[in-house]
Amino acid sequence: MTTQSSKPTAHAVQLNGVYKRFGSTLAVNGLDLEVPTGTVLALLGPNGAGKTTTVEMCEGFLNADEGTVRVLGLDPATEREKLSPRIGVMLQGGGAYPGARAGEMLRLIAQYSQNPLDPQWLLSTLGLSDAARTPYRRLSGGQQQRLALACALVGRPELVFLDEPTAGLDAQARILVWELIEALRRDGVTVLLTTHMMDEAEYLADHIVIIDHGRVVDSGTPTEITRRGAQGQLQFMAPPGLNLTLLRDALPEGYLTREANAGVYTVEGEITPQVLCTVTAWCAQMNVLTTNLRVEQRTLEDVFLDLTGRELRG
Ligand SMILES: Nc1ncnc2c1ncn2[C@@H]1O[C@H](COP(=O)(O)OP(=O)(O)OP(=O)(O)O)[C@@H](O)[C@H]1O
Repeated sequence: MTTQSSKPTAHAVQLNGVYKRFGSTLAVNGLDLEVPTGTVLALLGPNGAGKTTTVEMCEGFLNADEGTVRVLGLDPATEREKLSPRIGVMLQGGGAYPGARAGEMLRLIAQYSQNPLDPQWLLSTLGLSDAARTPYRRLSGGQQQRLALACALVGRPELVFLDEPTAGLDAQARILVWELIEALRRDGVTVLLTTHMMDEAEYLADHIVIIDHGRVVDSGTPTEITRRGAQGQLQFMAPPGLNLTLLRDALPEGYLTREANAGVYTVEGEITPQVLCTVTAWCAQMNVLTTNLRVEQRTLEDVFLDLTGRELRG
């Protein structure tokens, strides 16, 4: 796949100080967001965090109350006609043609593009060839989801907005969609995706932005986010009741060392090779043989829950 030629901008999407209210609900609260051109950015956040509202302002479906929104250098609120042919939007629910057959629907959308992808190729890539003659409303949920993705891509967009692209898909279809998103990135297409699946964000995204209550609470590459701060835990087993004073003295400041359960010891903090060496040297000094020593890295989900809390959102 190759994309339409266009004036390249460093950031395909740029939001500065954006606010959006719905009555008394402040859905987006002074949001700053940048999606570098040609990268995949995953927008994460609990239910109601403001992800869809943010994406809809970028697509031109909603107008910001305050702040600037620029997409491919254009203002989606006032330049939607120029923007539309250059972006792909994954609509849920079949858009305007729920009675149309899958293949027809895709061909119809392709007609609006100057340089569309081959609809048949796209159907076959997404495993939908057998469903080409099936009316949209009779497709399974997973087929509808894949067709929505095909519709977003058929116009060969420079930038694609994917709202939970693999929600409800089985494992096989999920891999297909992931492969397609990777192919888009290789072709220089910018992708802004929202997802609730941490493994998806970690696997696909160059950058992750975590938002909550309409503002950014963390951002960076998946590795930067999971490595930041107190990042891990080392756990080992040894005879119960060992005196940990010497170990605490040997470790740098800020590490938390304790016997979590009888004979199960933990060291919390950034687990470096030097920390591992300090722990095993202490064991040698104490003349104890540790068993089951393991280093556990914080996952993206751990970080996400630390930042956004564990209580259910409305
Ligand atoms: N049209 C609307 N009218 C009133 N309130 C709205 C409207 N759209 C969104 N909201 C509210 O704005 C807040 C942000 O909603 P939004 O849909 O952007 O969150 P989200 O992060 O996409 O959530 P989810 O993960 O559940 O899809 C929520 O409190 C929501 O109830």
